[in-house]
Order: sequence, then C-alpha cells, then structure tokens
Amino acid sequence: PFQCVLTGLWRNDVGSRMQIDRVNEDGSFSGKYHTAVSLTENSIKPATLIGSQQLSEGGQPTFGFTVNWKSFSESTTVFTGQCYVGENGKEILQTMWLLREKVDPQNNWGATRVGTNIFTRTK
Ligand SMILES: O=C(CCCC[C@@H]1SC[C@@H]2NC(=O)N[C@@H]21)Nc1ccc([N+](=O)[O-])cc1
Repeated sequence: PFQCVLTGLWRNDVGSRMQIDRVNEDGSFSGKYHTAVSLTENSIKPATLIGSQQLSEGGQPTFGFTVNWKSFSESTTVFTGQCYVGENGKEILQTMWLLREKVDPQNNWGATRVGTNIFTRTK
C-alpha cells in the first residue's frame, strides 16, 4: 500500500529532521538530513542523503541510506532499518547507524560509532 514509501518529512528521537524527496521505481531516493546533534563545534549544515528502500508487496520495507557530512570533521553515517505501521496507522522507522570519522590509520580501531534512532513523520 502507500504506507512506508519514505517520501516526506521525518523527525527522530534526538530531534534531527530528514526530508526525502521522491522514491524512484527502483526504490532509490535522495534528500536532506538536518542533524540536531553533532560531535564537533562546527556549525551544523544540512547534508545530502542517498539511499534505497524495498518496494516489495509485503509492506513494512527495509531500507538504507548514507549521509556524507560536510563542514564537520570529515565523517559519514550509514543508516539501515525498517518501516513499521503501528495499530494507530502511524509509520515509524526503526534504524541503526554507523558513524565513521576520518582518522589516521593508527586510530582506525576507534573511528566508528554505532547507535539507534527512531523516526516518525512530521506534519
Ligand atoms: O558530528 C558529526 C556529523 C553529524 C553526525 C550526527 C549523527 S548521525 C547519527 C545520529 N543521528 C542523528 O540524527 N544525528 C547523529 N561528525 C563527527 C564530528 C566529529 C567527530 N569526532 O570524533 O571528533 C566524529 C564525527
């Protein structure tokens, strides 16, 4: 059905906002990610996201997307997760992410953080 097509505006549990422009026939999409939090003092700027979602019949699709942060210490986040439709008919995105910062080889061991985020649609 039309639910869990990711086009639209989303907000997560740390207050970040994500705008997904359009989901193409092959499930690919792009948009903008406005993070509410960062690990650097640099001013936060919106970043481009690109990803793809399953469009199979069964609904409640899995998806993934990548955000390359600009103007932060050079870093990249990859999100992966699934869209669920609750009893109240509301969609939520359960996601986990890996945040990789650019480091010298000797610091490679500690350069990747992991976490979770839940997204809901904003009006
Ligand atoms: O700060 C950054 C870039 C912004 C990351 C925001 C993350 S993405 C996963 C989580 N969900 C969100 O909505 N927002 C957070 N990069 C950065 C800066 C400095 C360092 N550092 O270690 O100095 C590492 C990464």
